[in-house]
Amino acid sequence: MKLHVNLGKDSYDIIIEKGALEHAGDYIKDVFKGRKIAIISDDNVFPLYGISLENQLASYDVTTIVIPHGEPSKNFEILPSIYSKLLDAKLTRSDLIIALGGGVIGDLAGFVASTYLRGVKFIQMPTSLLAQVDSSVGGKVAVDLPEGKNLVGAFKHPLFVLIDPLTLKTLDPHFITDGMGEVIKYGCIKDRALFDQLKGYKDFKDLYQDIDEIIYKCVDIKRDVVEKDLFDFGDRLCLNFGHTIGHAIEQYYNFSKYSHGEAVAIGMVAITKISEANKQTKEGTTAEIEEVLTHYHLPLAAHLDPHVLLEAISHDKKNFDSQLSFVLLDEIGSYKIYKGDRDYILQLKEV
Ligand SMILES: NC(=O)c1ccc[n+]([C@@H]2O[C@H](COP(=O)([O-])OP(=O)(O)OC[C@H]3O[C@@H](n4cnc5c(N)ncnc54)[C@H](O)[C@@H]3O)[C@@H](O)[C@H]2O)c1
Ligand SMILES: O=C(O)C(=O)C[C@@H](O)[C@H](O)[C@H](O)COP(=O)(O)O
Ligand SMILES: [Zn+2]
Repeated sequence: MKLHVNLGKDSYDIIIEKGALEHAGDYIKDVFKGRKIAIISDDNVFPLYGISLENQLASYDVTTIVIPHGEPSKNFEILPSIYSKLLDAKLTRSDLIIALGGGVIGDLAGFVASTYLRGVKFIQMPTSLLAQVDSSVGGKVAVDLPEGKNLVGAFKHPLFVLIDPLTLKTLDPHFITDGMGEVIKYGCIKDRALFDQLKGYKDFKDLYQDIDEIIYKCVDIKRDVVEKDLFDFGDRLCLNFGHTIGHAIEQYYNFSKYSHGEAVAIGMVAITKISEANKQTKEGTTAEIEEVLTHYHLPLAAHLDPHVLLEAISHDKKNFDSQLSFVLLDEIGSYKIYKGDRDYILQLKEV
């Protein structure tokens, strides 16, 4: 399956194909005629998929940068060591960086690709469910600061995105669950039928039969949204449903207690509870979301006093002219933007 993201000179293809990583070298040779490639990966993913990729790229001069896995690596402080390795390898502006890994690697390597020498070519090879349904598409790349998520970043488009759903076979079940947080988000904001479909799978093994189609649906929604509002001032804000509170929870726990999809799950429940109580959302919507999240073993609450989230929320990137934008649902499958202040979340006793 293939999708094309139409962004003028920055347009690119998304290929979804079981086994695609086994012939990733052929896709690369088609689009990249330079000499040097840097593969950026993490210490879980590289031993599983990196060696084969290196072997397929034997005709290039390849440098490999493997970083510790996990969100704490998506940090500003790691950057100089990566730039140094690229400089040691004498990577030039005609060369290429490949992100091989989950969303942490995609965001980090993409940020490196957008800043090293003011930008070099970049390819996304997402290996986690979350990265395949969401983070590898759309061009947002970033690192975290202690004050909040993704606070330093850029828009950097890949030459192509190569999604091989077979890699999900080696993914820890925790991160399948985690990726389902974003899949459910797509159903909530734009696709009632997808949301209902997700209720029907017995478990992930069952859902895996349809995984190509589910990845395609999520990425197709994202493609459409991003084509219309690349820079995130309009319709693209909907992709942040659950993220205002979710990102603040991640930051509160130093990016180590809750993974991204889990925090987004908690954020979707919390914001919908508030908007439903205010009659901004159809009655019963929170319960529907909670039911699907529970089905996929996602958390519904962090049991935090919302006051502790206010500072991080004030750094949210949906804050324009000192006014926050909250993504609310009208009902499952339809959203609206509500402009409010950060006290809006204090209507809940706990998040
Ligand atoms: N740029 C965007 O639009 C966007 C969208 C959504 C999320 N994100 C970001 O993505 C990040 C989360 O991504 P993630 O959940 O993929 O986290 P991650 O990259 O940390 O991957 C999760 C874990 O799975 C391991 N892993 C990945 N693929 C594997 C495989 N095939 N087999 C075995 N292990 C594998 C990783 O080593 C890691 O331990 C967050 O930083 C979030 O902010 C960005
Ligand atoms: O691509 C987008 O736009 C999104 O909001 C997708 C989100 O799932 C993702 O977590 C993104 O990184 C959040 O962006 P941010 O601008 O809130 O940092
Ligand atoms: Zn997200």
